Amino acid sequence: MKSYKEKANAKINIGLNILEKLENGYHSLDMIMAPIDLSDILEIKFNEKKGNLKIFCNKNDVPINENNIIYKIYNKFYEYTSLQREDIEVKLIKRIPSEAGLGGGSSDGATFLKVLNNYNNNILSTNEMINISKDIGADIPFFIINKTTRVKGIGEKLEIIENKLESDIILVKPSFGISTKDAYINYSNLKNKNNANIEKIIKGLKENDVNLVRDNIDNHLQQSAKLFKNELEKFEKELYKLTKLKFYMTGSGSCYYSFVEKKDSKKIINLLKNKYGTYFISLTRFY
Ligand SMILES: C[C@](O)(CO)[C@H](O)COP(=O)(O)OP(=O)(O)OC[C@H]1O[C@@H](n2ccc(N)nc2=O)[C@H](O)[C@@H]1O
Ligand SMILES: Nc1ncnc2c1ncn2[C@@H]1O[C@H](COP(=O)(O)OP(=O)(O)OP(=O)(O)O)[C@@H](O)[C@H]1O
Repeated sequence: MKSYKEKANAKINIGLNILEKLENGYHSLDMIMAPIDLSDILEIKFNEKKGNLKIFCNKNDVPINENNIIYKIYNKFYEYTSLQREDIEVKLIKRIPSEAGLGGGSSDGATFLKVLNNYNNNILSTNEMINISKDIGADIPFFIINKTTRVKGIGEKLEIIENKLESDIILVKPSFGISTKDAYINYSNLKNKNNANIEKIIKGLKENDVNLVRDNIDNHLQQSAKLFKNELEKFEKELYKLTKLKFYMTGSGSCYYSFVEKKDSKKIINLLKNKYGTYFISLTRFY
């Protein structure tokens, strides 16, 4: 028996432009994604005999059957490699909220794939792992690389970039989630779009210039989510009034983040916890 214990870290999107809707219904993108320290934990046990996958999870709203992204990766790996299916147990300890725009399920899938591949003598190249996983979750390829990256295509074209930003990151997620699918569907109803300036964000990350980053972030999915989630506009205004910081939606939401100077982090966290006690609130940093 061989076992592994791995962190499956989350991500934030720092600027997200949708370029166009493709024939297959997906959308081509230009965005920056960065790994952050908030993580799920995967305990993976290989029982060294042929068999199937068994998932255990600490959260009962996460599927542990073939609908779990980890199970989809398991099936895809053995289908693609034609290897004998192995008896594997995965204990999934969830700490990343779902439908948050933090990539929780995708990160679990990518982390499991890298361990499964490593256990099988790295039978797949990085590109093969990206190609077999991108149709399971568009964010999975990013987590295969798991570095600050400019991401294009539907999420499979990745260019690693330098990130020297030293700020802390504060996350706050309202009690409701947002379906990624709904956010994309509503994009076609978006009339005048505000674009992120991806080049200037890259410059700000490289030079640790947090204001240059802040001034150039925008997110088309945030703009489209606000078309059908009326509470978001009010939430954004409340956050600014309470903290004097601009908060940005990550991915398709519903989680928001802000860059905070280390000396101010605790004060901001306390302000948020006092006002939004039931919300997911976390202090984290780039991973
Ligand atoms: C919003 C982001 O998280 C930004 O990082 C990603 O673009 C979405 O990644 P994800 O949550 O892994 O998305 P998936 O679970 O693969 O796709 C959910 C749904 O989002 C839509 N989708 C996703 C990615 C993409 N480039 N175009 C799309 O239109 C599709 O309707 C898809 O059925
Ligand atoms: N390993 C997993 N962890 C969490 N949710 C999972 C997992 N596998 C499947 N799911 C299902 O997928 C849904 C989406 O999960 P999650 O939002 O974490 O995925 P994601 O697309 O990677 O992240 P996000 O869209 O929030 O950036 C969940 O509501 C849950 O029902």
